[in-house]
Amino acid sequence: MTPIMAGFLSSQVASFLIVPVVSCILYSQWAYKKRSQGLPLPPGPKGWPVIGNVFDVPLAGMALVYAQWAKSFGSDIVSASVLGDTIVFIDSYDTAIELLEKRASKYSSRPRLVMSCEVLGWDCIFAFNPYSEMWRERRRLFVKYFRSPGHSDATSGTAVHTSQVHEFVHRFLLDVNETPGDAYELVRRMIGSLAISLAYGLPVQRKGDELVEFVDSVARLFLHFLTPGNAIVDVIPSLNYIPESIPIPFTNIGIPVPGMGWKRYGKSVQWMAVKFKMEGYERAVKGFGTESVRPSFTSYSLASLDATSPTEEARLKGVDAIQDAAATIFGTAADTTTSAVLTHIFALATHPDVRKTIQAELDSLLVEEDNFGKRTLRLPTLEDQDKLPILTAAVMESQRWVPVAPIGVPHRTTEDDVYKGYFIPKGSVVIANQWSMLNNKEEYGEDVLEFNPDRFIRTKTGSEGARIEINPNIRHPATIAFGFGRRICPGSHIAQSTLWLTAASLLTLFDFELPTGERPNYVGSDGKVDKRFDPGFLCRPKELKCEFKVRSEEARALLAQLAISSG
Ligand code: HEM
Repeated sequence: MTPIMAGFLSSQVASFLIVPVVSCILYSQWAYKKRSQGLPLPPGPKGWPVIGNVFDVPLAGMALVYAQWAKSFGSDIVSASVLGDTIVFIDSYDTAIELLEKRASKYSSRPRLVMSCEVLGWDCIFAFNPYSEMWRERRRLFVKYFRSPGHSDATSGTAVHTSQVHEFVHRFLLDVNETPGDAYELVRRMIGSLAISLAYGLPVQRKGDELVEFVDSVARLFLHFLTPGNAIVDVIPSLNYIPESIPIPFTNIGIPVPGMGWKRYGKSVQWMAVKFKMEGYERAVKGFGTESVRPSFTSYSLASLDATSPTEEARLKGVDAIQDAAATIFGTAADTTTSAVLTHIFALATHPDVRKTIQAELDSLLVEEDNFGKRTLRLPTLEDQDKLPILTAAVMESQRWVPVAPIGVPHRTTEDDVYKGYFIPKGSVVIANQWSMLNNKEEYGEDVLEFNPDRFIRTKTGSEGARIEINPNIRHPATIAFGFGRRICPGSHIAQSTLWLTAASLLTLFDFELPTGERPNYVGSDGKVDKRFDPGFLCRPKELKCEFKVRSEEARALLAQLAISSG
């Protein structure tokens, strides 16, 4: 073929392609204009053609950058675009309530997580399911079991949690006493064990429990791929259509496709998702009727399923939903609650003045002196919460100071919407900047970056004299830190009571302080996330270098008693 011929043909092909491509672009522009009624997107940084704000969206310390955008555009709702997807950032509590709660029917789906759900197979965790009947069925099971305290009875997960959390916290206290330098890992182990027990009722070894270790390793992998930037396929989902290798005919061998290593790796660890969903469930079912397996989400849900399933098909579908929801308990409870506990310990290890004030409050309630001057100490229980406002304020403040999920868990819209004259297209990813809301100076004061539990306390003078109490006029951080609308965290009361009891028990028995005397805040003086905190999707201190020392003779006696009663 002559060069002229080839040129002619390629220009024919080009014009053949150009017409439909240009028509498509023009049509989608026309359709978009019609849908948006000419309204603009919420303001935001100017992007590049096609790729949009790919280079503006940060991979770490996201909440701080998004809060800065809101400030510089003078709007509590801003937007960015990444490869054609619109991302909307909500910067105020009122707008979060208006959109995510009052307009929940449009704002309750989740973004597609290609790596985690489609490649690795973790779609069993319903927290990441789209807004669908499948999600609704699993969430319903969860909420039915973990009913909020006002609606629970002895069979509910909330009641089961109340009895078990004391036991697991007591084990944790003994562990800390034995290996006071390992608190970081001990917290992980305690929360993981509690989650396994709540989900399946299985007995958990104090150390080295195989199931706890396994699900913990899965959770670490899971968190890795949820961290923005760690899965290229979540940025360019169409990559998932490319095979990871090209099979050589008549052999089992495939030639690896360059750049698709992430997919080969993902397929090689898919078994973990299957084991994550099935292992605990199967062990629990095998153990039903034996003394070692306790009441749990699985036993409760299976019993109600057996009582209500009209057909075998309905039963199998119900069992699948129970398996997913049980796996979700570990998938959502463990890392989040661990982070909250670690942050709280870190806050008090760096603020010994606050720690000592709380310990004085605990002692005044928990230490008793007999007629001979002999002092005895008891451990706190969840029933003591109202009597310990200074501790409660510190627990609230640590949730505000370093929120576990600074940008929450993204939602996705399922319909077009208009808010404050801005167009929010169907399919937008919506991020509630929880860190920014929890650092609102108008609500929490000028010193928002500091750890200062006093902001939640007031002194009330009545007939019985002055009394310290939680100030009901300051917004409780839990109304923000656990998300919004139909996707709001259904385990928030479980998380908060676990955090409170762990904090109260640890402070009753131990002193702990960072040896260096540092007092870092989540946001450092350079306006960036301090290097001692994880700047990612879930936030926590990266390490906890403090020794725990038994506080007093009474505390030592109590630990000895606890060791005897725990066998
Ligand atoms: C301090 C600890 C915790 C924090 C900060 C936290 C925070 C959150 C947040 C921000 C969300 C997303 C809400 C939204 O989409 O707007 C969420 C969802 C969820 N959380 Fe928690 N959570 C914690 C502990 C727990 C615990 C202990 C459980 C279980 C017992 C749990 C179960 C769930 C579930 C199942 C979802 C998914 C809800 C859905 O998508 O429908 N969380 N959590």
